[in-house]
Amino acid sequence: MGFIMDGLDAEDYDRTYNDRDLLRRILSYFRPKLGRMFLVAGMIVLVSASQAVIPLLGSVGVDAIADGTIGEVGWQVTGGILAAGALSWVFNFVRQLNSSKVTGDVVLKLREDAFDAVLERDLSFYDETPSGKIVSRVTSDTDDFATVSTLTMDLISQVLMVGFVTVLLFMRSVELALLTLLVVPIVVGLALLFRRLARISTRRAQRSLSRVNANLQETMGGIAVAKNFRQERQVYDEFRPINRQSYEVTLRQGFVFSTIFPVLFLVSGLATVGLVQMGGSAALSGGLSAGDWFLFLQGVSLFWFPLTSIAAFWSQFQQGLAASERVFALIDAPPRVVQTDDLRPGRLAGRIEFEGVTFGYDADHPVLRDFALLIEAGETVALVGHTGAGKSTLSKLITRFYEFQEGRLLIDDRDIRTLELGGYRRQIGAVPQAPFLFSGTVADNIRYPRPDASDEDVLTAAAAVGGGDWVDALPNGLATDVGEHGRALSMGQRQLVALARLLIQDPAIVVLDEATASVDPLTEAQIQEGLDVVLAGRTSIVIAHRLSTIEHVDRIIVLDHGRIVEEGDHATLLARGGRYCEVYNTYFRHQSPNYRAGTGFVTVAGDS
Ligand SMILES: Nc1ncnc2c1ncn2[C@@H]1O[C@H](COP(=O)(O)OP(=O)(O)OP(=O)(O)O)[C@@H](O)[C@H]1O
Repeated sequence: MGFIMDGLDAEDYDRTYNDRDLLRRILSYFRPKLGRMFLVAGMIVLVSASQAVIPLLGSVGVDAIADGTIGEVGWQVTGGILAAGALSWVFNFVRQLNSSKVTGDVVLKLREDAFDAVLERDLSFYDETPSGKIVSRVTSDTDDFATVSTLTMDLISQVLMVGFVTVLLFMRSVELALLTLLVVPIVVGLALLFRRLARISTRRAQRSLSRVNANLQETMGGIAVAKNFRQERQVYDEFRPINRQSYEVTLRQGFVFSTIFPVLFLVSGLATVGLVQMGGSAALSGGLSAGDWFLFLQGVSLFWFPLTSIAAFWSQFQQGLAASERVFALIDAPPRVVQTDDLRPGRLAGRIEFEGVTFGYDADHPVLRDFALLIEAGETVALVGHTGAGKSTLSKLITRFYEFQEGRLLIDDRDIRTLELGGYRRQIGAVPQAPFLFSGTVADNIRYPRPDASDEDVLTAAAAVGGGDWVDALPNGLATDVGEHGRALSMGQRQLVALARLLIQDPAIVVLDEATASVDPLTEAQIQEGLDVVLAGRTSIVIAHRLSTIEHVDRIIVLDHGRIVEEGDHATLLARGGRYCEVYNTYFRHQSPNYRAGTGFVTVAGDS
């Protein structure tokens, strides 16, 4: 049992809505479709009425046979049944056509809303939620939501059908009709009992499916690494229990669902036996005509089917409700990054000041404690330190991807929390270690931050980076297709594209995580030249991995466990022989042309 339910807990942002709120929310999606829904409702009435006419005409026929007048009314009865059947088919066709359109439109809107909400989420959301689980909510859960709408239409149709048949039954025999209605509370009671069970099992099935999706997504993302280390078997072994769990949980759900119909049919079957017995006796004793008896038998079977499906409907309805609950929870997930005001940032000068900032990805484990740092406008600062020191964390706070718990972060002396985020972020040029390129051409990628940039602007930006020679080396110049994630370009070329992209963006602040992958000396020189152009006149925070960068920046900040342990320029720090020297020996010294392996650590200047 433990294994079966492992990992099926709610996400942090999941919440339980009460049925009324949930229904109100769902209905808000249907409201714009009111016109079409009225048409569907009209068709449902006509379908139900035309279907109810058939047994009625049948009973007239049976009575006519009994009293010998069938020769006169036979063809009318037959024609009437035929016409009712044909009309019912036509009405049903129009109904299905329109209800599919309503459902399709509602799912389209819901999926758009869910995707929009996903795009709005803070970066912390993506750290905490595997992307496969998000995909699952946007795709399969919105599909399940569609079942609510289909079932709602079915429910209306079934209720009407029951209404018509009940009226017919009462018209023929009040006693028998009342007897039939007696079973209703039993069927409804059973349905309510199943309701809870169905919702729980459905929620689990949906969560297990999203675990499968998450696992697949992660595997596909890291397939190159897995293959490189020949870990296919391990990947498969990890997938198996998750897939197995989904199988078990879905099986249970199927079991719950498959129990309800047999139980309901048993109850209705027993009730029918009782009614047949009583009605039969009444017909034999002459209290009921043969036609009434026929109508009654037809009516009872017509009556039970909708009633049992209405009862079962509730459990199926839960499936849709659980799905919509998951989608709405995704849409309603509260943002972590909260702005207190909406001030237009204007063109930033780029002064950045951390004032007693405390931040932890998880508030109980701070990465930065009472952190203070001032970066002047136009200054180029290199962050260095061992892995996990907090370099990327600082840049994530500047880009406002994460909310810090205490202190203030001032941009041009204004609290970052008061700035309008869109306008602010547009002035931040963030370059990750492995620049991400979207499918399309090199030019498309350079133009990405400003789609209206002219071809000339793109060309100028590309030419400004590293003299532009790298563009000539591409098979189709700027029109070269970069492939998925830029795989058709070398790492160095991707970095050059990212730099040209920055020029088009023209940010006031650049946050650059330098690539660790080494590139050939020519590309290295082009990147260096490109950096000089791109960083000129902007405030730049570089998570430095290249010797040439640390040698040229205005200030180096050495971080250790989220604290600044040393700062200054390269030569001064090297001469001091402190923590910087240690970091330098570990990460940078081997890049020096004067470096000879096995020469020991430098503790004084003069190595570079
Ligand atoms: N998304 C995250 N969720 C939880 N903890 C994180 C997250 N990102 C980083 N951390 C933790 O925060 C601390 C600082 O990480 P950070 O990425 O800032 O270090 P770094 O100096 O940039 O390291 P590196 O040079 O390896 O990139 C580390 O202990 C790390 O485990």
